[in-house]
Amino acid sequence: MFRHHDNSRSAEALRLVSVSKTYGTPGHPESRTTALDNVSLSLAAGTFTAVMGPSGSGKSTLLQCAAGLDSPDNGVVVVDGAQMAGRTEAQLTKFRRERIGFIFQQYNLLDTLTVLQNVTLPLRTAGKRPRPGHAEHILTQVGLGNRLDALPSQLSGGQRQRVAVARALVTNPSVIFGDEPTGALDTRSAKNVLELLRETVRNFGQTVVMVTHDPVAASYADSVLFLADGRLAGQLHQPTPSAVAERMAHLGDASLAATAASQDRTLVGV
Ligand SMILES: Nc1ncnc2c1ncn2[C@@H]1O[C@H](COP(=O)(O)OP(=O)(O)OP(=O)(O)O)[C@@H](O)[C@H]1O
Repeated sequence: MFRHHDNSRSAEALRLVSVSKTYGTPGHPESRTTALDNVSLSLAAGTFTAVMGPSGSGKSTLLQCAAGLDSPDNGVVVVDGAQMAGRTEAQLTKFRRERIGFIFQQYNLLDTLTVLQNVTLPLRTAGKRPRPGHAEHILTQVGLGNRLDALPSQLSGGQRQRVAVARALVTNPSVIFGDEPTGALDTRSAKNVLELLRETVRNFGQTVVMVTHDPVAASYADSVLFLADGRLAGQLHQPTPSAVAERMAHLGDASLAATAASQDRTLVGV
């Protein structure tokens, strides 16, 4: 099993209430960019959500704020029932280590560590002793049980990303965030990693939130959230690649976005 079902878990994995984030240099109003504008959403535990939108629409900022890597100017972020705000940097780090998993486009594995050492690293940095056989078991589940002692440089891109998925799973996090996790992979490896992510959600109740530019990748999710100009601009349930591509093509249509956003406020119930 990838993880044990944990009855202490909240039924809601992630909640954002009126989250806004503006970048800019103080005293230079012309430099202000509103990256997130009053975004509210609620994601149930055990769901797979894709986040899409044009370049600069706020996808990475949304992920960073939701994962506690950046703090919003306004609004509230709640992960697995716990608020991010009001924590010291040390408390936030501990919170991220214990509750949040990350998968990046460029894998972010340590080249000098073996596959197994990379996967147990988050436990070691948290000062925890890996449960005997646990990381090996997860690596077997992601299809790498026979590559435990390999170095990342000896693996394909798809295999490296599966190591990164195993590393994200090893702490049994409340939410795994992926920033373009299949962006650097060929079609076949991408399919493999996306199927793996979907399996962790379907079979083991993991919650996954993934930013992607690819409608095919997004179609593996249970639903897609669309962002435009820092605002939620729609949601698509049980997405197909063509339906996602169609919505993306019309994201610039302000009236459609406004209609979709008002529908979504009802859909997500916040
Ligand atoms: N650290 C920063 N300083 C200043 N502006 C920023 C910073 N980070 C993001 N922005 C701006 O905020 C807006 C949203 O950026 P963000 O990276 O969240 O978008 P994105 O949808 O992830 O884009 P992409 O698809 O190109 O990665 C953009 O206009 C961007 O230029």
